[in-house]
Amino acid sequence: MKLYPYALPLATPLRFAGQSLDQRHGLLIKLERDGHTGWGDCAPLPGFSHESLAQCQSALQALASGQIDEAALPPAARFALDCARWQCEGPRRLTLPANIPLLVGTPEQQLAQFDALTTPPGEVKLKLARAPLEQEIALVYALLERQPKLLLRIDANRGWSAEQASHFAASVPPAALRYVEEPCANLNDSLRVAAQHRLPLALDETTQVADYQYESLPGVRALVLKPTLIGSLARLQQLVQQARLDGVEVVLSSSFESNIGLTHLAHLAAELTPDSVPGLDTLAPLGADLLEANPWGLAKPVITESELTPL
Ligand SMILES: O=C(O)CCC(=O)c1ccccc1C(=O)O
Ligand SMILES: [Mg+2]
Repeated sequence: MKLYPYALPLATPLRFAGQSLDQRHGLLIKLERDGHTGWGDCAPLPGFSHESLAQCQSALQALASGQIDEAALPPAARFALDCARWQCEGPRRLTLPANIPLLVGTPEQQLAQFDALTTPPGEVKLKLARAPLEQEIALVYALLERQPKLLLRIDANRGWSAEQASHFAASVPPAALRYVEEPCANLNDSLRVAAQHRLPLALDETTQVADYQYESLPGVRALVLKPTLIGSLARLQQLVQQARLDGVEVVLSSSFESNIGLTHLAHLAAELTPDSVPGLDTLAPLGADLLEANPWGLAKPVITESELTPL
């Protein structure tokens, strides 16, 4: 196993969970087995992942020297290892999923991003609970005015109070909402608001606790799962199956991985959640591709293997 640390510049800093990142750091894992090469992307996301990149690095080194086994790896490292092993099973044809544009920033910026899209999407993801509520409701109406059939995946990242979530739900046309991810800090508030307004709920942060076990909850329409935060692909597959048996959609979602990790996520979505469109619109801010040009056709310089320094 070879490990290659990387740092990718971010054109605009990523702001979330009270952090501001201006570089995306990660580690590529390279495995060679039976004539196949497998790559994995280990990129814990500060503010979301519970582990640091340094912890991932020492755990992967301990694994390589036989001191620990894979079950002891932190999630981002396990995700990378499992993807590299999966790729070593042989090549797979990639079918790119439909793009769900991720709109971020102020309501004004989100509207400008929508207006700049070259192909009008059927569905977009909005990051809300960041600006005054009335402005966010106005954003929803501005988008629907432009495209009356638009479907919205709304992510509040637990930023609303129960009253705010309730007011939002009562103010926007229900038919426009695919789901609202994590409206309130308190899950019970989210569930109550969902029941009161028949608001389709999606869970993301709720699934990110280390010992998360699938639980059937009324009003939950979807689980948004981030493989980088979950780790083991077998565990991911188990969660997908449990949710599906319960009639809950699973939407795989990225965490600003490099093109290598994001490409694995596209393969995983095709394999594990073929009936659902994943949320993978996180590549644009990264300033370069690793190893090869990304399959989404976003033009970036490529950092080749020989330009990376192994540990
Ligand atoms: O899910 C998507 O469509 C894009 C990814 C995304 O929104 C996200 C990316 C990094 C960290 C957190 C989140 C989030 O869903 O809250
Ligand atoms: Mg989310």
